[in-house]
Amino acid sequence: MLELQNVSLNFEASKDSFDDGIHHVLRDVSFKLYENETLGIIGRNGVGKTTMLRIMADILGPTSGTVIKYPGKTASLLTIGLGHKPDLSGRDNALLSSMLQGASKAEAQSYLEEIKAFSELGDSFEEPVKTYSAGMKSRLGFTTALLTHVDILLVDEVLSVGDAEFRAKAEQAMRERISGDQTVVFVSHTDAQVKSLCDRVIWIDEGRLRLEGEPEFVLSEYRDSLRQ
Ligand SMILES: Nc1ncnc2c1ncn2[C@@H]1O[C@H](COP(=O)(O)OP(=O)(O)OP(=O)(O)O)[C@@H](O)[C@H]1O
Repeated sequence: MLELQNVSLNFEASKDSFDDGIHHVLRDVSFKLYENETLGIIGRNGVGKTTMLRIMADILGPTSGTVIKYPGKTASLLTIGLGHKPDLSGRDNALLSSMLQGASKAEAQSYLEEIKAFSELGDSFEEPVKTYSAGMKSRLGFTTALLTHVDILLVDEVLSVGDAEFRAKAEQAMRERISGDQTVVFVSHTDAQVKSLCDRVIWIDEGRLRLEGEPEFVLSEYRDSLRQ
């Protein structure tokens, strides 16, 4: 469905830091994402996992290498509060996000009542997002992405936020999507989630793909490396 071929990504940094002011975040990363699978991405803080999701979602372009997405396939990054317009209401933000994820206006409108109900935002759904708490923003962002149909759902640590009750409901909804025919890429630091949700895992280490394979195996190699 999606393929990264020799993808590298650099950020500019201050002159006296990193490699003469160039921060090499991803280095020559190649892998394929297959239809219907749930691919986990693991690795230490700051190694480039979110950056990889942003490349897959077309938010960032690689410095070199190629991203191949099958024609007509949509990908959406499910993260916290990304791209909300603060002056617009929750309803209008949900409409806009759904359309940005590829829904037609009529389709997006048909999702709104379900988004309002699932997010449990009540009357606040009609209020500007700038008045929302962090948890309310995350409910709106999660629900909109979850209930809008996309071919590839890119999930960034989203299950670890929100209050306990909403988290349980979000995790259950994610499980239902994953066990259906949804293709998912999932970044997580929680081994239990990776083991129970993912079909395959890649381990990113200092911007490189260190290991790829069956979740138990990749996780145990990763944990061993952290103990050394
Ligand atoms: N817009 C940016 N400009 C400059 N540097 C950035 C930018 N975005 C990310 N980085 C840097 O790229 C590196 C990788 O960041 P990224 O968010 O992909 O890491 P991560 O593996 O997702 O980390 P975590 O597990 O902590 O979420 C970090 O060192 C970060 O500081």
